[in-house]
Amino acid sequence: MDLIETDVCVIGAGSGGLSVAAGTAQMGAKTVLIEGGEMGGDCLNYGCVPSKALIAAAEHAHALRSGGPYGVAPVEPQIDYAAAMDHVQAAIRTIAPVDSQERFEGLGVRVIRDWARFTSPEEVEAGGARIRARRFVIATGSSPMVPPIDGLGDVPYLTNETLFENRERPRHLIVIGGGPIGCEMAQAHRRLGCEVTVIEGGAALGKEDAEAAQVVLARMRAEGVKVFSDAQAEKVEGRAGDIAVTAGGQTHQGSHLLVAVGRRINLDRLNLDAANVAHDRGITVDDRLRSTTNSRVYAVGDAAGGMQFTHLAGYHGGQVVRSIMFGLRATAETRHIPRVTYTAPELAQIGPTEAEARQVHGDKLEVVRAAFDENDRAIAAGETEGFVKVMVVDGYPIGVTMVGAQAGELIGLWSLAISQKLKLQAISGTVLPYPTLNEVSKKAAGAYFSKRLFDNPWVKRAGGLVQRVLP
Ligand SMILES: Cc1cc2nc3c(=O)[nH]c(=O)nc-3n(C[C@H](O)[C@H](O)[C@H](O)COP(=O)(O)OP(=O)(O)OC[C@H]3O[C@@H](n4cnc5c(N)ncnc54)[C@H](O)[C@@H]3O)c2cc1C
Ligand SMILES: NC(=O)c1ccc[n+]([C@@H]2O[C@H](COP(=O)([O-])OP(=O)(O)OC[C@H]3O[C@@H](n4cnc5c(N)ncnc54)[C@H](O)[C@@H]3O)[C@@H](O)[C@H]2O)c1
Repeated sequence: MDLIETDVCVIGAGSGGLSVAAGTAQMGAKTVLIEGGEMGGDCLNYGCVPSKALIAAAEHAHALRSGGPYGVAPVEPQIDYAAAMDHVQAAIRTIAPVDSQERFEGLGVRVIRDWARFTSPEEVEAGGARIRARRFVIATGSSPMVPPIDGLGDVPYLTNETLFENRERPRHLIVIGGGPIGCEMAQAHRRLGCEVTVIEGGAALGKEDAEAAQVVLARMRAEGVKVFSDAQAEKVEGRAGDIAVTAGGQTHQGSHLLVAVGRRINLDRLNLDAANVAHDRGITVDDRLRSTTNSRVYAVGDAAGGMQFTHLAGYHGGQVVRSIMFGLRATAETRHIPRVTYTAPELAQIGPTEAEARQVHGDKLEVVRAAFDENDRAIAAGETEGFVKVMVVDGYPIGVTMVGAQAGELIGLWSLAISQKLKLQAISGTVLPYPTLNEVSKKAAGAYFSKRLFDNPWVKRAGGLVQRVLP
C-alpha cells in the first residue's frame, strides 16, 4: 500500500472541505482531499442548490396564479414536474465544475475518490493508500436522519438525497418534519400543484422566533399546505402511491412521503477511535474547531456538531486555514452567522432571537421594529407581510429577526453591521435608495433614535432655545 505524506489531509469535499483544500493548496501546503461520494457534497447535490432551484420553479407557478390584484388574470399553470426537475439538475450541472475534481487538481490538490478511515492518530486509509498528514480536517457533513417510526422501513419514502431524482409529481406529499427542509419543500410542492400535509412533532419552524414563524406558517396554510403541529409521527403504513402516517391520534393519507426530521453527522465510516478523536453528536472541538483529544485534527461544517449551513462551513474553512497555515488563533464565532429559511415569505435570523436575547440581557435589551406594510416598495409590490425586529444592547444590534419578501437578501446589511460590530447608527445614518425594501431596516434602526430624540422634552426645550439664539 502506497504511503502519501502530506501537510494537510481534508476528508470530505463539501462546502467546508473544499474551502479548506482550496485555501491550503493555494497557499503552498501539500494537500490531499478525500471524497467518498459526490464532489460538492450535500449543498450542491442534495441540499441548497436543488432545493432553491425547485423553489424557483414553484415561484413561477405561484406567480401565474396570483396576478389578480395586479390586474393580471390568474391562470392555473400546467406543471411539468419532470421538467422542473430538469431545471434542478441543470442548476447542479452548471455549478458542479466549481467543485469538481478537475478544478481542485488544477489548484494542486491531490484528490482521492474513496471513503476515508483512520488507522491511527496520524494516518488514514483511502483509495488503496495510507495518508499520513501533519493536519487532518474532518469535513464529512451529515445525512438525513431516519427516525425509528414503526413501519417506516417497509414503505417507500423520500429524503433530500432522493427527492430531486423523483420525476413523478406527487399527488399528495406527506412531509414528516416541519423544520426548514420540511417547510421549504412543502410550500414548493404545493405551488407545483401537489396536495401537501406537514406532520410536525413539536412546533413547525420551532427553532425560529415564534412570531416570525407564524407569519410563514399562516402563508403556507393560506396557500393550502396542511400543517399539523404537536403531531409526532408514530406509524407509517402502505405502499408506493398509497401511504398512511399516524400522528397525534390522526391518520393522514398521501401518495408520497418525505422524511425531513433532522440530520445525523457522518462519522461512522471514520473509525474515530483509532484516531483518538472524541465525538458526540459531531466531533468534539474547542473554540478553534480543533479536536479536544487529538490536536492534529480539526472539524468544520456540519461535522463540527453545531449549526448546519453552507456559509458556516465556508467560514469554518477560512478559520481553519488561518490556523493551519499561519498558526493564528482563529476562533469560530457564531454571533454574526445568519440563517435563512427560503419559504415565501423568507425568514431570516442573525444572532439571538428576542426570547434568547431577553434571557441573556434582561432589561438591558431594547427591541425595535418596523413592518413591511409601512415600506413603500413593499406596498408597491403588494408584498406587505412581515417585519424586522432588531435586538439592541447599548446601541449595538446583537440580533435581528426578519420575515418578509427577500428577507434572505435584506439580512446581509445586518450581517455586515453585526460582524463589523457597528452601532445602530451605522444603519440609521446610511442613505439608501428609495424605494427599496432595505429601508425597512433603516426604519427599525431609526425607531431606536426617534424615541430618544422626539419623545424627550429636554431635546424639545434645547431645540427651542437654539432657535431663539440663531440668527
Ligand atoms: C435539503 C437541504 C437544503 C439546504 N439548504 C441550505 C441553504 O439554503 N443554505 C444553507 O446555508 N444550508 C443549507 N443546507 C445545509 C447545507 O447543505 C450543509 O450545512 C452543508 O452542505 C454542510 O457542508 P459540509 O461541508 O459540512 O458537509 P457536506 O456538504 O455534507 O459534505 C460532506 C462530504 O463528505 C463526504 N464524506 C462523508 N464521510 C466521508 C468519508 N469517511 N470519507 C470521504 N468522504 C466522506 C460526503 O460524501 C460529502 O460529500 C441544506 C441542507 C439540506 C439537506
Ligand atoms: N435554508 C436553509 O439554510 C436550510 C434549508 C434546509 C435545511 N437546512 C439545514 O439542514 C438542517 C436539517 O433540516 P431539517 O428540517 O431536516 O431538520 P430540523 O431538525 O431543523 O427539523 C426537523 C423537524 O422534524 C421534527 N420531527 C422529528 N421527528 C419527528 C417525528 N417522528 N414526527 C414529526 N416530526 C418530527 C422536529 O420536531 C423538527 O421540527 C437544518 O437544521 C438546517 O441547518 C438549512
